[in-house]
Amino acid sequence: MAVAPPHLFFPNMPPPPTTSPPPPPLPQDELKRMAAHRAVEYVKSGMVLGLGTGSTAVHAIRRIGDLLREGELTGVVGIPTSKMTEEQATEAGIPLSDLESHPSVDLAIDGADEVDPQLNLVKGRGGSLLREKMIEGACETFVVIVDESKLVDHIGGTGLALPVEVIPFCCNFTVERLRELFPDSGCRAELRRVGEKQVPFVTDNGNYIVNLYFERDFGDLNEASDRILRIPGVVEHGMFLGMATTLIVAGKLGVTVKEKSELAG
Ligand SMILES: O=C[C@H](O)[C@H](O)[C@H](O)COP(=O)(O)O
Repeated sequence: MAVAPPHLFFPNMPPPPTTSPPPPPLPQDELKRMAAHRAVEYVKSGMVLGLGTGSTAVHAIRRIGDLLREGELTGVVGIPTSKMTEEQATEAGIPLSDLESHPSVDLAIDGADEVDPQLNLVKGRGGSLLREKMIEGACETFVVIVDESKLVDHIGGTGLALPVEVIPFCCNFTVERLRELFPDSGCRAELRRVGEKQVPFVTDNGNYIVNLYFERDFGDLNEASDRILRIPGVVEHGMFLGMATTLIVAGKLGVTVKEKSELAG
């Protein structure tokens, strides 16, 4: 698994010291909570917020709920990126809306499955990529929160799934078309199945997910994106290219913030 050490992501960060004993590792969920709480510092009263999906984003939702209850935040409206997030945000007491009532979103906070050094992302291993991309594509500031296990030197670098949402109609035909797209990258395409009966996973939008696995780097990300999206039957894919404005990483050395504006070139 090609996980990039944090000091390669953040050139000003010194490499971990070699002489002192390493601190005991924090549980992964605690790292997720730390990143999420740091992100909530970006939230101001009156904002329209994109609320992300997953085990990291839920910490931000709970924190926003706590601040609303304590009166530290007021007038915030949340736009959930999945049905699960809608339930969690309702439970946290966050007033909800949608993109039709609030077409411009001030700030979105969400987790990711992979983050490369240019802040390109893979998302959607939980199946929520389409609503996430719609809402996070409409926001001014998109803060991505991860523990350091999500850092990769190139997209696809974990060897885990790049999810693609497809319509159910003749989905095996679409799976084949996707598999044939990347003949030089050792691409495997599989319809995501769940449960004992191994039925297709159904997204909040009534679609299916095809997981793409790559043995080798598939090259230019924008070109790969265009090729995937040109297949009829594909709705959207889980590469979020150039969308993140801020990355917050929690790891053994603490919480680090990287802004898109700091990227070279
Ligand atoms: O569909 C799921 C979303 O894209 C999640 O944001 C992503 O999978 C990261 O989830 P987690 O924070 O649970 O690792």
